[in-house]
Amino acid sequence: MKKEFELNYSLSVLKAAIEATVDGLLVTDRRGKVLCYNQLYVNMWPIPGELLAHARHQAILGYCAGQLRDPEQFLRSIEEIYATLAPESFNVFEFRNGRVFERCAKVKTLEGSDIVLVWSFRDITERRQGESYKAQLAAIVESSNDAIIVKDLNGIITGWNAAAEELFGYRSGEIIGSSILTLIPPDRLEEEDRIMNLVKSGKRTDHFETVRWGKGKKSIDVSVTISPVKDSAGNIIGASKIARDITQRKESQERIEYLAHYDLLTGLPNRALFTDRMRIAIENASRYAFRLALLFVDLDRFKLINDSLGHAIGDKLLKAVAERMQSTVRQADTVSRLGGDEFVVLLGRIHTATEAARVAEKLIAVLSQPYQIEQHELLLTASVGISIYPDSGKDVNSLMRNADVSMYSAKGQGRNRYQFYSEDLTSGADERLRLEYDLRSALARDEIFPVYQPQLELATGRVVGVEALMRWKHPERGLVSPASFIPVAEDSGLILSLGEHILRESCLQARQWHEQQGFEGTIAVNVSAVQFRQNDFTDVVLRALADSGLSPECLELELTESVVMHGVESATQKMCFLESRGIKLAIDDFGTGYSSLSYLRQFAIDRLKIDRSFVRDLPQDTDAKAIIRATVAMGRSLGLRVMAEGVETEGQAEYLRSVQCDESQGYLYARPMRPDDFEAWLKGRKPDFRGSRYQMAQS
Ligand SMILES: Nc1nc2c(ncn2[C@@H]2O[C@@H]3COP(=O)(O)O[C@H]4[C@@H](O)[C@H](n5cnc6c(=O)[nH]c(N)nc65)O[C@@H]4COP(=O)(O)O[C@H]3[C@H]2O)c(=O)[nH]1
Repeated sequence: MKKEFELNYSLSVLKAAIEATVDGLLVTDRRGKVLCYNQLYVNMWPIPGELLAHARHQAILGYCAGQLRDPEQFLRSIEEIYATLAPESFNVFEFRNGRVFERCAKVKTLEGSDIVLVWSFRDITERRQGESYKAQLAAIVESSNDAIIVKDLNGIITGWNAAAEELFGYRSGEIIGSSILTLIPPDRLEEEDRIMNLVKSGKRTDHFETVRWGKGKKSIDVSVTISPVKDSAGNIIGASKIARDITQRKESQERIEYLAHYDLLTGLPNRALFTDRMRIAIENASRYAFRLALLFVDLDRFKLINDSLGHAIGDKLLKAVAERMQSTVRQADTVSRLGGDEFVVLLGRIHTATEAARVAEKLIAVLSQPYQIEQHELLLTASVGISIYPDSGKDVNSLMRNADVSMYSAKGQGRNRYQFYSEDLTSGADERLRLEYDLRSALARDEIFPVYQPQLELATGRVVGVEALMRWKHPERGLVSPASFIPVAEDSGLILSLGEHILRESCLQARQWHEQQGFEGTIAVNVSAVQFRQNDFTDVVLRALADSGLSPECLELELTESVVMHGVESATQKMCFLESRGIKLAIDDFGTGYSSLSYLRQFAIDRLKIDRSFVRDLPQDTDAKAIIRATVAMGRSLGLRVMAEGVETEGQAEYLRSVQCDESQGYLYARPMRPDDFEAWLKGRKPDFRGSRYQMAQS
């Protein structure tokens, strides 16, 4: 009885154990008789009760195979097991509905020699899916263009894809197991800590840009996203980093930044950056109550060099100027090139205006030292306008404007000097702007025309020529003096069209006088430096001659000494060319410019015009007399004709005759006249005019 009880007890334990396993279990004998099974096995397939009642494995198998993708293979494998009774065998099969079972068959020998087959079935659908997902994921990670790095919470690298190898230069075998610090430059450690704290709290970062070290500590600009890595229980066990190389983008970004803020030629801050710095400097100066100085520096006659020697030389000269300026001021001061030959300097923290004056003097001195550019030794001067914060302006615009106005005033006073801003200058500048504005339309409105002043031979009174002088008849201001509008026209470039207009008009007029009035003299036309240095200047002259039909010998171009002296090679070429065409050249305002006289021998000059400032003081002033005597003597020995300008009195004419000056021009004979008046003057003139003064219509 006790034995029976023990047996029943053991069977119950066994049954409980079979029911408690996670697999579906079926036990058969070697011929397929079902010995036992658990409920899980029944549920897994699921097997109807009537089939189980047959108690034969073969009957059940047919039903089961019908649910599978490959029933044949299933049945074959089972048959083989019954045939071979292999101690252990595995198989995996797939249901038509996508589920996957793993099957294990074990052949067990019972006490005695009887054997049983234990079939266990496990649903591995989820595990399979997980495995395939992982495999896909691994393939994606591996083929990603972005570097993907995985690290654990101690900062040890545990994952490293092909793109990471490419970007950082480490093979995965050499870097996995190393600390992430290998990749982080010391100045980025704090950033890394801050970000890792975020990630540890479960947050994913947005893209951030940073620098990492590649192999050999090569800096790489990267954009990074960091996400926490969690285990299946949701605990954070590390972090994954996706890094993208942005070196190229950074470089182009930096280049764009540079271009937006720096002058490409000189490397100096450009207007935008300078204005920014100035704004900040003004804020500081207003907070801490100190002064600033803004120096507007313009290179005198730089354009002349640029046009005559070419832009390549001009560029080198500007670079040299930039270097000199930068090395003259303190590091904290800002030098900027606004464009062309205009520079500005911001002096931060000055106490008195004298400090700014001292810097201006230094700059002027430094810039006027000779420059050796290739084979050329070049000379430049600079004009500097100074505005002081807060005295001459409280904001960027007014300080800039006022320094600019002051610079123009310095230029007007003879260049190579500095000028502080004062309010009078602004009204002058406003006036200048208005003048320029009106001048732009003056030509189209026919307000610009030449007037003519005769030139006479002193000994005989013969009219040898006539000088064309530009006039502007302004609708409101009346007749505007060329002295006030020619500098404006030169600065704005308008002189080119105005000058050409006067040249053409004068040539046409002279031709007409030759034909209709029997006038045989030359027509003298003033040429501004800006006109003369134009590459096509000689073409303009030849065109005017060709269009008017005037013979070249009848045209005289009046150039000032400075035009000739600054002209260097191209001026010589132009002058020789003009001379070769028979055109005459005169030096205007002689005696007021350069003291070097050697150029007189060098250039093809026909006439010297003694400036009227010397004539004015005749016949009393002994210095003026000495200069005129010397000029006449020099002209004679060089074979040049000498003409005195601004002769107003008979006494002056008398003296000039006594020193054998060749020709003269001035109010004594006639003021500049409109063509009709000049014609009347010519007709009405007495053959011997000496001692008489002709009353002519004023221009
Ligand atoms: N006090 C006094 N002055 C006399 C006398 N005789 C002539 N003048 C003035 O002296 C100036 C002589 O011209 P400039 O030295 O070439 O000096 C000229 C010349 O440099 C420039 N200019 C005039 N016309 C032109 C032009 O068509 N083109 C260019 N580029 N410059 C011109 O403007 C300057 C001034 O011209 P204007 O006002 O016409 O002044 C003229 C003339 O009117 C006199 O007896 N007494």
